[in-house]
Amino acid sequence: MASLTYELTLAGLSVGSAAALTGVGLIVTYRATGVLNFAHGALAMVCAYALRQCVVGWGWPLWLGAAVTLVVLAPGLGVLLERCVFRPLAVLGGDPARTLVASIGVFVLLVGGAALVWGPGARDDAPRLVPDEPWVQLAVVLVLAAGVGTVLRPSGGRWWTPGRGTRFGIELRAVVDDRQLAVLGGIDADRVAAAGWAFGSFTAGLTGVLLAPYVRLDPYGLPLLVMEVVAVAVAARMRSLPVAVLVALGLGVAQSQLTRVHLSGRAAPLLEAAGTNLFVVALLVAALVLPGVGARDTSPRPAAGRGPAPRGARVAVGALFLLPLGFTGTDLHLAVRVPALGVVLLSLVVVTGRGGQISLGQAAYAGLGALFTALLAAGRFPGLPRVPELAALALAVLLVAPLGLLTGRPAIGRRGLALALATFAVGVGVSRFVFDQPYATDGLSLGRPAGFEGDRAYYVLELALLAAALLFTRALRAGRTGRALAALRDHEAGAAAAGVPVPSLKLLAFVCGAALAALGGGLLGMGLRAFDPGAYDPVRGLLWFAAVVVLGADSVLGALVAAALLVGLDAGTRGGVAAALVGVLAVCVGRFPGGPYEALRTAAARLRPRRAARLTPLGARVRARVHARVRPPRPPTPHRPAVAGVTGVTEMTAVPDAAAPRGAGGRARWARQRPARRPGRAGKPPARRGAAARPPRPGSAPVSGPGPHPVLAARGLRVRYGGFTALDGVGLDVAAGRVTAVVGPNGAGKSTLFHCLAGTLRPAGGRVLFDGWDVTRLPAHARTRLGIARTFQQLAVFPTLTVAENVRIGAEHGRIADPAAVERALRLFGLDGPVRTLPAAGLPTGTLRRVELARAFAGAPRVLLLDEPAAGLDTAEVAALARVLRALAADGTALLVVEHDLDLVAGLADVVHVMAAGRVVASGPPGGVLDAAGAREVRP
Ligand SMILES: Nc1ncnc2c1ncn2[C@@H]1O[C@H](COP(=O)(O)OP(=O)(O)OP(=O)(O)O)[C@@H](O)[C@H]1O
Repeated sequence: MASLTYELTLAGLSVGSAAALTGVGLIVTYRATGVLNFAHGALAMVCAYALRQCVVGWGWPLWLGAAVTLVVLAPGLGVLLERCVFRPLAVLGGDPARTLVASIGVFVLLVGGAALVWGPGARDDAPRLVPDEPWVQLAVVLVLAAGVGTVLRPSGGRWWTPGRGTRFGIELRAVVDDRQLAVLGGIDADRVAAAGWAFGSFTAGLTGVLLAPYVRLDPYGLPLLVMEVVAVAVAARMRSLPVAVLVALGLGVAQSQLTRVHLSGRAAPLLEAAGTNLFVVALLVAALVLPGVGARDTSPRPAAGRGPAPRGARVAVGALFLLPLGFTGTDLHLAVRVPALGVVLLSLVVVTGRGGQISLGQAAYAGLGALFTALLAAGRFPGLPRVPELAALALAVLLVAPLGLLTGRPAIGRRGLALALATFAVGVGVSRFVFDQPYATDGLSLGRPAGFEGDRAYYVLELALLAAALLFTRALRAGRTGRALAALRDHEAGAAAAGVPVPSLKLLAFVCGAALAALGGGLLGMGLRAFDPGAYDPVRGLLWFAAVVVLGADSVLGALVAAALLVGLDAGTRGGVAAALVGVLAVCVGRFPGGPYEALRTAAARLRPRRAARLTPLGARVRARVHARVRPPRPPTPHRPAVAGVTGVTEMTAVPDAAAPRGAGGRARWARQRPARRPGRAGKPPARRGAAARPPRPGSAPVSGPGPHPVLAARGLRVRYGGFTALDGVGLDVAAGRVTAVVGPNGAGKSTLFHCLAGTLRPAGGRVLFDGWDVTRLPAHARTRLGIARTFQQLAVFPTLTVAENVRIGAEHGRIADPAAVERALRLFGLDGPVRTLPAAGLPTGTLRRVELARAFAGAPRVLLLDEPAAGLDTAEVAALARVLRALAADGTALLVVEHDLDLVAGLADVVHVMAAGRVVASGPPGGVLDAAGAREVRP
């Protein structure tokens, strides 16, 4: 027994060492470049194949093959990736979403390339580099971790003794924190990043050549095996090398020891599977339970195509899908996979393209759809009788849809890298604990529905279901829900501020995505007439995600083309071509973020002026006449009555609208009204579709006192960031019909206070009261629906939506859902000209500030919170802004303005609060307070 324990411990240390190496490599790359390298496992696989090729294929001595693989190839691949893929992205600003897609692209490219070069089959003759005992591997891991830890440490002693650290460690920290600033400071950021990539790749290569002899070497299995141990790096918070090494060794030994545990009872197979897949259990815990990694990912959304595809393309794709009806034999048999895969990829269009949520686990839902269909049709689904195939498919879709919460729930609190990891973990978990287990899939067969057994009939059925899926996707992309999803994708915080219920919308996207994936998976299974677990493994999930993103994540047509490409290329060429092609496109995706149609459109737009320049003078005159006939110039816009809710026009100031074409009536009128004060509006808030009539927290007591109480109030707010107190008992009132301003030097706590009031930050102490009701725990979107609207210091508009759609989102989700509010808001802010139909992307800052204000105004807020509204505006725009804000206040809206422009504050505010070091140090009318506090001191 003792000897068995010893043997198992040694085996566990071997596995743990390889896992520790992976952890060290992932952490080093992450710390050097800010990228969680999804391609780490694929690099390991390529190096393992390369060593085998040198030694087994070409007969080189082992030492020479190892030297070439580990000293030349592995670091060389790292440097190549840095130079060709990740450096251009870093120079463009290092958008985490693009970087993530690129690293998945590299994974897919290497996997496809390896399948192409060495064939998809598994090899069991990988050369053994070190003896079976784990001591050499362990020593290598410990020496590497210690060496790297010393080099990477930004300070040689404790963190508070700067200057004693290695120069490289300090440079590394600087590059990761802010690449551009580091470059300005004289640091060679490219060299630092290249060194990080070279070392990360070296560890990947070492992991691959050490692991390959113990597992089957194949292009799909080995990369996945390596990526399963990413939990080690996540548990170490992508920082601590000792923690990563200890966790890896501990898991390795525990997993090894658990192989001899045999249980009995119904849950025994699952528990035994968990014991032998401890790294996957750790991955699930690390990705779903521990706080998410990748805090720098602020706006991580995959690239989305904009606008519909050209009509010709739609017709061509329609014809492409009808073409197989004329096929026969194996061609038709192969073609039945295309519509099924098309439905699966449509699920990614819903989740990723429209909802902006990264989902690497769609293969799991597709597989569950196929598995449940098979179990139901075979009468093996627990508690349910046998049902016919078509009913089984429908039932499977209904059963899998709620399982979308497996990834939807984590998506509520996670974004970017953390969400990618969570969805990847779910995909791996379902694959390992369900698809790969005999208890779920043993002896399972899957037939086609009665009447659709033949390939042609089945293809027709698939086309009908694909059409239904297209209609469903279209319904989700249109109307109120479609706009809300687009807003969520474009700017999550902005969507919440506009009142969009972000958490439930995310759940909806994942549930609908799971249902569609299950439908497609079930169809795939019926098409193959079998449940094939390999058809739904997590590598497919990565491939499908990359394919949809590169062909325009929000493009239905892109998804259909991707399905045809993936099936067609794999059938017509050597295995791996489709993956390699998708990989190449994915690593380039950062260069054309809007998708292929956007790239084509941009190219066409570039060509257009040249064609115009070639017109003869006569041609130009003819064209001008035709244009004049088709589109006569609009007469100057007459003076319009005041907007409803803002009365008494007394002033009209025209500010040129930078986005509107000259002479086309596109002159902004956003500051023309100076309405008279409307009395008697400071009472109860009008109910928002019955919601506001209900207090947010029925149990909380209203704060009431003598005299008119403020609409919004802060009471003793306290916020701490770690050991630093950002707010220390701050209290203030925001009253109806008044402009309340908060000023103070940088770091005074103004933004923190603003976030507490808006609901994007929960204070550690104190309360936020709305109309006397405690709303401290209410999320941002719920506050907006009560009537607390906000704008952002950094613009938060939805770039893929038009100006009018941006404003409509505010009207649809605000305090009062009033369709007429859109036109009112557009008119008030001078956006009712041609600019209303333009996408917000690319409009000037001044126009976008108006869009944001109009969106907030369209929801009929009772309180408007404005975070540095004058930032980026010119003098005329600031003056116009001041007039509009005064008009809104005069109409009874309570305004809180956090602003650095003291001239604006002096001319606008009724009450000014001066903050310093997390406290309100002075309050009163602007003149007195600003003079007393010293305008120079509060000016940044
Ligand atoms: N997420 C955070 N983690 C740690 N410290 C933070 C965080 N956010 C803000 N701080 C710190 O809290 C303090 C108050 O920050 P805040 O942004 O509220 O100040 P501010 O008055 O709005 O400054 P500015 O005018 O520059 O925006 C600052 O010292 C800032 O460095």
